[in-house]
Amino acid sequence: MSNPVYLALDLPRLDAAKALAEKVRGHVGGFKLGLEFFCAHGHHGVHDIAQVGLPIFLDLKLHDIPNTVAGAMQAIHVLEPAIVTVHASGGRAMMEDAKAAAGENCKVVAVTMLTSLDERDLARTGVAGSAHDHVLRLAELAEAAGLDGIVCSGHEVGEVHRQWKKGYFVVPGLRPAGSAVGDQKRVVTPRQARDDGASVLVIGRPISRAEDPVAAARAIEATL
Ligand SMILES: O=C(O)c1cc(=O)[nH]c(=O)n1[C@@H]1O[C@H](COP(=O)(O)O)[C@@H](O)[C@H]1O
Repeated sequence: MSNPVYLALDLPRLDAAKALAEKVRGHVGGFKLGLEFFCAHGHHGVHDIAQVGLPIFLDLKLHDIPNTVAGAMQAIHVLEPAIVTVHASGGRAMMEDAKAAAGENCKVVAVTMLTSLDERDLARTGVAGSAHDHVLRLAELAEAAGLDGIVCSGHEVGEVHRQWKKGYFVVPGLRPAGSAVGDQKRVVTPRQARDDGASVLVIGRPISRAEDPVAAARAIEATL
């Protein structure tokens, strides 16, 4: 089985991100490049990390009108990402057009409820009800729109997996036992998420901020 861990390279400097990617490449399955990375380094930075030789997850969390999102999807074909994110709350038409505009081998997954939010935060955005129900509702919408899967926390992935058997599930907000939680609120261990049906485990700071990132990545790999 291939390694399900995608290391989030949320680092401001390209040389530091590339050095880290080279170091840990034997102990992760791919690299996730998000907004911080893409805004700072653009296409050129993505090409640089792709040279390390592992799949690239381009986490752009696109959320706009369908035509604009489709245009953005087309503009990143040349980068050949394995996975791209859009926001499920952008609606069904936006997700359909994103999938239609995606490259052939690119999985498009919808962010449901950010792992940095809890139910109080959700209520403040005007959404009543539980995190669980909100995620399940958005997962249904993403499936109906023809997406490959969703992004959700480890708290919901088990239930979503039961309802969407062939879905592709990306789970961030992962913390090995005893590591700092930081700004995340809905957190589980990598092993728990894997056991509950996660296809991809997104892990950033527990590896990138560790004193010895290779040892941290190996330790996580050993628990899976
Ligand atoms: O789409 C994501 O990857 C994502 C969705 C979400 O709900 N929560 C979340 O933390 N992420 C990303 O996952 C990574 C988590 O990083 P760490 O908290 O450092 O492990 C970051 O790059 C976030 O942008």
